[in-house]
Amino acid sequence: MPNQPAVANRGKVFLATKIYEYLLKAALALVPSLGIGYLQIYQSPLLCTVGHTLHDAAIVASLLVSGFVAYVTWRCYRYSGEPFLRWLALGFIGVTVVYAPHGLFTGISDLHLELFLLYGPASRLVMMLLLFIGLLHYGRSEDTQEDKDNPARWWLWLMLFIIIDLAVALIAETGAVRLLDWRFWMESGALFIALAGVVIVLARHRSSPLMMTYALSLAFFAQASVAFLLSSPWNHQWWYAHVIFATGFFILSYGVVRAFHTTGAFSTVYGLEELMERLRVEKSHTEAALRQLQAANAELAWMASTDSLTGASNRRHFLECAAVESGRARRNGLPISLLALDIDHFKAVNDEYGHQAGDTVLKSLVEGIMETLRPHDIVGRIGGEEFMVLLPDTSHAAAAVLAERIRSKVEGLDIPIAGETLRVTVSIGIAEFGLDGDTRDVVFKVADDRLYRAKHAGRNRVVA
Ligand SMILES: Nc1nc2c(ncn2[C@@H]2O[C@H](COP(=O)(O)OP(=O)(O)OP(=O)(O)O)[C@@H](O)[C@H]2O)c(=O)[nH]1
Repeated sequence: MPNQPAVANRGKVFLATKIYEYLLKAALALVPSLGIGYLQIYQSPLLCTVGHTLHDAAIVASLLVSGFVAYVTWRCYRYSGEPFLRWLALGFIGVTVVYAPHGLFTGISDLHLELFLLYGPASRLVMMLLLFIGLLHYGRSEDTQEDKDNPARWWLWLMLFIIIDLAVALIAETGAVRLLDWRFWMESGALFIALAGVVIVLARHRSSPLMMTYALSLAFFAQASVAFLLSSPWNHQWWYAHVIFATGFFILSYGVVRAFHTTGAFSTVYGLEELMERLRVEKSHTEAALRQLQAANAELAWMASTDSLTGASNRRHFLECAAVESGRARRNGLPISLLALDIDHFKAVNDEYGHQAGDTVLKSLVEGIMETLRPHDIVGRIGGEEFMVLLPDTSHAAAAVLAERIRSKVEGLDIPIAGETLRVTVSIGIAEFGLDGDTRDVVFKVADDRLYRAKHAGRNRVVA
């Protein structure tokens, strides 16, 4: 637990650090714009790096990475069935398939510039659209196993991506490319969708770490589109746009890998703050459950050791106590005595007033005995109407005094039965551990024998 002053200080700077955190995130998201602005202002329009091999190598590397990330995302989806991940996987497959010809046509870029260039914005538009649809499906219930196992949907999308490739080729090769500034509109579309995605994430307060990586990558994709729009083929802004897009892709792929290593779903990977809050709630639930369990255990233990009718210890528990207490008394050299106690003519009570009245007598008797005893004395119900009382720290002589007090207390008890007042008496036999025997069984027998002597001597008496 943090100490109080530390918590108070934390409270004071909490707002400031929260604002600082938001500013940091915003600054991080806008870092690419610094480069874009710098290049836009200072780049010479003549400065180009026409590097076919470099471009090919970059495309091959990016296709390998995007293919791998698409596969990991698909595996994640197969595990969790999260619709968001299904669209994300489709987005990654889409960008991989639609972007591939961009690399393929690098060599003929001088002859067919549009054919070479169009695949870039087309692939970004396809990916942005699919990521955006995924965002609209965020938090929806998971797909069924049947849906997850169905390969038809994936093959259909793959065919659609190939058709898009062919359509882009058609647009570039036919006069259609002159009808509309395709590059501009596709790139602007990707830019607009990426920005809309960022706005939705922020507006809906999707602040889990993985959704932050998602929003950050969208911000990078949007800025990559801005850089592409401002660039000319092969100039530095154009190369830099590739770098921004790749960085956005890396950020998003990091989110996918984190999901893969944890819950397999974007919506169930929580931030530290959320986790701590959940932990706190879970902890309080656990503590409450533990308290309930302890109370239930205590009740169970009480029930297992207590006679339910009278509240006296049951036979098993009384025998255990007698063994423990007599052992302790022997070790400490202290006296300990035992009373054997039986209601006189109890059968007649049952016969005359009924079994229920007999039960009332048993309860009243135990209450009366307990009022006479000290807290650490133990009353046990050994049989039907036979009781025993264990008296720690009590010599034979002191036990005789106590037994007499019990006898007279019982004799004076007014027990209300069916509108009448009933009175009963008890006979008591006394024995002391050590003095009358060393083992529990022997001492019990001596007390019992004395009880029967009390019975034979006329009942309602104590035999010591
Ligand atoms: N109401 C009630 N009666 C019980 C219970 N357990 C035992 N009894 C009765 O207790 C009576 C015991 O009678 P006995 O052992 O014959 O002895 P008694 O009538 O008390 O006579 P003495 O012990 O010789 O004075 C029997 O009638 C049992 O049915 C119980 O839980 N409730």
